[in-house]
Amino acid sequence: MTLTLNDPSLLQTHAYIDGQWVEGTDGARFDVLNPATGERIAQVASVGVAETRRAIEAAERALSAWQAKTAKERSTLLRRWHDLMLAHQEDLALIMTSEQGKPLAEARGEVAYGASYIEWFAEEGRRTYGDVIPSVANDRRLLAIKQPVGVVAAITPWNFPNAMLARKAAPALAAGCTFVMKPASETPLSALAMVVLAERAGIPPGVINLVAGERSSEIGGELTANPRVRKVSFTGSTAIGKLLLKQCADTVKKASMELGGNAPVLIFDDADLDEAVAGALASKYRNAGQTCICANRILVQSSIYDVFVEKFTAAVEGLKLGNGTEEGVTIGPLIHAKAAKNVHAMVTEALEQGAKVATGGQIDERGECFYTPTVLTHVNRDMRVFRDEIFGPVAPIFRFEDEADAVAMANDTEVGLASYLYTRDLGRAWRVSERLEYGMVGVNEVGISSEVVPFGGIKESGLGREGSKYGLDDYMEIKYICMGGLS
Ligand SMILES: NC(=O)C1=CN([C@@H]2O[C@H](COP(=O)(O)OP(=O)(O)OC[C@H]3O[C@@H](n4cnc5c(N)ncnc54)[C@H](OP(=O)(O)O)[C@@H]3O)[C@@H](O)[C@H]2O)C=CC1
Ligand SMILES: O=C(O)CCCC(=O)O
Repeated sequence: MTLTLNDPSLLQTHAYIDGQWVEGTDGARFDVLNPATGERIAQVASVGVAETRRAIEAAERALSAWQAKTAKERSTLLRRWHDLMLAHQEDLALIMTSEQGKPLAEARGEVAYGASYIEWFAEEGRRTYGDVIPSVANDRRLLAIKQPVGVVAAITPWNFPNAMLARKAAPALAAGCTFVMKPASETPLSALAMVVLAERAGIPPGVINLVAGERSSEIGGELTANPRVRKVSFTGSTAIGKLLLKQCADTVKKASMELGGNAPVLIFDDADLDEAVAGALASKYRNAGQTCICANRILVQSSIYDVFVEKFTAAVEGLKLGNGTEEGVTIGPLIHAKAAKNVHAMVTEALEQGAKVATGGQIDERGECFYTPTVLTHVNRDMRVFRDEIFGPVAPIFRFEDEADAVAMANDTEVGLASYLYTRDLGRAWRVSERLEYGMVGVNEVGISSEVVPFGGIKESGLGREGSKYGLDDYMEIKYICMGGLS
């Protein structure tokens, strides 16, 4: 199957090293499949350790010239990249839906969202101020300046193939770092199209490099072991994040880790119920539930439990499952058949332990990657649907009695990325927000992400923040300069 794009040159399938589009040394390629149809969309060059090393070396060579540019010069190039992404939004969205599955409207939204990080950091990169520190002696002046960390390696997942890359590449480049990226092998085409546009924007050879390949542990091994790389930024599963952190320890690299979540949505009996239903629905089923900040556990106060379940189930039954390119589809396939099987195994296990299906609960007749939007009741804290990240369109709805019970249930997990609560009581909104052990809290709102806010988690959800004024610091070192002999 070929994609019909307005600009066919966006469908790139080579690796990008030192400004050149190249094959892997052994000529190997891997298939990129459309999860909605099972069709092959493209075959992409599969690289290994040797190409990864070349990409790192190219990034190191490009570093001094990139750092020597003024922040304004880097900003101008990033802005051009941003403008090109928006100019090609439709093509980028179609590429994304074809390889990832999300509905076209969501894919368009993600392209705009990704581009917003590039625009934001083009601006923030011009404001990397240091400090003049009040001195301890009259013959000295004390300064703190910020400098780029150096070569950055990024490993990104398939659930947001554009935005996860944009929010690592943009701060890195704005700070004056050079960049080697490894996209997920399910969704390399979105990343490759972004690199085509970066090249067109005039980002110099070596500043951005892309290595894709199924031998991710080999590529990741080189990215984490090579001493030229000074920082690794990863978004993906907690298990791989922990592995990469261990690998980074040998060369003491800086690391940003955006790992799994287990987001609770707390719905109190004073909440606006319709708002809460709409919010929980949007949060849970966006991207077919494959979002690290997706509602994973819906916790509802006992007195409104039954009415909430009834309204929520009716809303879920109104979702339209199908190929993301079809008009009116609101929920697409999961990334691959294995993901659908994993989700079904979690549901089956819960049913065996006493859960009940209010709607859904099966692999859909449309194909092996489609899972019917599901609601589970009679669930409890011992089930995997409480403990683990579901990463699929399954909403388990738990009961709680009072505020203390709700907070204890919400915090009963080793991860802490996003959390949400619905209440009209202002005192409760503050109390609960402050007690939730999470990096992000949405109060009466689930659309919490944007380029202007610090995105990130605590506990085993990771390290560092992406976006906002804080996001740039993760790509910079602070250097202290003591100027003496001034008397
Ligand atoms: N925080 C988040 O946003 C995400 C969370 N997840 C969670 O993880 C679960 C599994 O998803 P999965 O795709 O397997 O996530 P992974 O963590 O395995 O994949 C994320 C990225 O890491 C790469 N990778 C995998 N293994 C290694 C390695 N040993 N060294 C270096 N890079 C590696 C992958 O490459 P390749 O694709 O080539 O293997 C991909 O680019 C999901 O069900 C979900 O719970 C998944 C994705 C995103
Ligand atoms: O799943 C993720 O890792 C990112 C969530 C998308 C967002 O809201 O930024």
